Amino acid sequence: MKPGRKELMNPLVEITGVAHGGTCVGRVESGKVVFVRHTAPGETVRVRITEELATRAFADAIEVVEPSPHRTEHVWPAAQRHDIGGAELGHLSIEGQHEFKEAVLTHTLRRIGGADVAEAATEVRRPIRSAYRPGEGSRTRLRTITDDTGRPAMRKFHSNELVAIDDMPLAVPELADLRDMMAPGGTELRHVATSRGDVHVCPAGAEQRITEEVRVGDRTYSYRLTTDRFWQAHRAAPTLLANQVVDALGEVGDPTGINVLELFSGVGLFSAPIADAIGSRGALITVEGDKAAVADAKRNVPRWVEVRAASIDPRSVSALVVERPIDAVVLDPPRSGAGAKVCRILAEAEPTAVVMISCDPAALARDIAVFMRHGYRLEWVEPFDLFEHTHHLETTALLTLN
Ligand SMILES: C[S@@+](CC[C@H](N)C(=O)[O-])C[C@H]1O[C@@H](n2cnc3c(N)ncnc32)[C@H](O)[C@@H]1O
Repeated sequence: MKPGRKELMNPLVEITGVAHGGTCVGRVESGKVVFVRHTAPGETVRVRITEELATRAFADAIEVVEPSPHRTEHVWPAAQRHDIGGAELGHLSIEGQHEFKEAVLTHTLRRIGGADVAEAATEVRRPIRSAYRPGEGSRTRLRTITDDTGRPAMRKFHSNELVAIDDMPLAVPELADLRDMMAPGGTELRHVATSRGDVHVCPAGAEQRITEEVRVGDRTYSYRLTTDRFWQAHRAAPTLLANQVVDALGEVGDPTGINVLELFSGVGLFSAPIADAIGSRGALITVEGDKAAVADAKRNVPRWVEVRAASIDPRSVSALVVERPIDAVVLDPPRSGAGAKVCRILAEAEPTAVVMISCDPAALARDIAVFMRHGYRLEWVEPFDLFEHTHHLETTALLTLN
């Protein structure tokens, strides 16, 4: 029997795996691969094809025929209803999201890092760590833009169309209610909730000074910054990641007195506790490209730390590594990663330890591969779920050289 028009336009797809960006993979009857949004591995869904290329197609699930055991009511119904980007996994339980992200990490370490990285990672992979509190959002930073009526709004997926939002369940309770907020149309708003309980909503650029407090080991660190500066957006992230970095340095040996190079250091979240761990007999050079963040970092770290404003690229890193021997490198780059060339230059300087924090598994896999090709051993890879209900994944790793 010939398939009817509905089956052709909206075919049934068995979902067999995960892909990047919160999409899943299946095949349509012709065998063509299709990347499907709003679904999960193991599901059978009817899809609407949104784009068809010669070798692959893209689609949205519009009907769930066989649901995943992880499927649940969407955490942010308005996002599902209006297709607002940023909650791509909100239809899955938190366990289902973790399975999804672990599968993406495994797949990416092999596809991008290659067999050596994948094999090493299989042996030393730690399970995903989460600070999820059921029923409560965790984001302390939001960005909205007001629509023509002056209401805070967000953009539809892959579109400039704005959708006014009343509530944002992914945000911490202090930021979740947006109903009474108004500003002139087209205003970009920053919504910030600090660890001390202060809430700031202000236009981008109208920076307000804030203080964040972070517990690392048995000390509480205070950081001065502004509402526009980069700060880890999950309520638990600053503490989890800063402790992870300091613990990693301690795992390689007594950190007292060592020389550390920290690249992509922001306002100094890791720098202050690293400085404490190595003490003033050690040396810490931090490098960050955002000059305003560097100005804040200078206030957030002890005076003996060398806080530098510079663009991190192969040329600047080549100049840095010849200044003095480096015992350990800490890297927390943006989504694009540190880059193969920068990693090669760092590996050739032969620091004993490399601590990586990465928000993109593909960039992480590529950067790890460079160090491993230079004789580094992967001690562990530990993912953190610091972006619940989205496809984003933070991953940390320690590499050492004997
Ligand atoms: C993921 S953030 C990490 C900041 C800090 N480690 C933290 O956790 O708060 C990455 C930082 O790298 C900086 N950055 C991005 N690309 C850069 C480049 N090419 N050169 C220097 N800094 C850069 C950004 O300004 C940002 O502060």
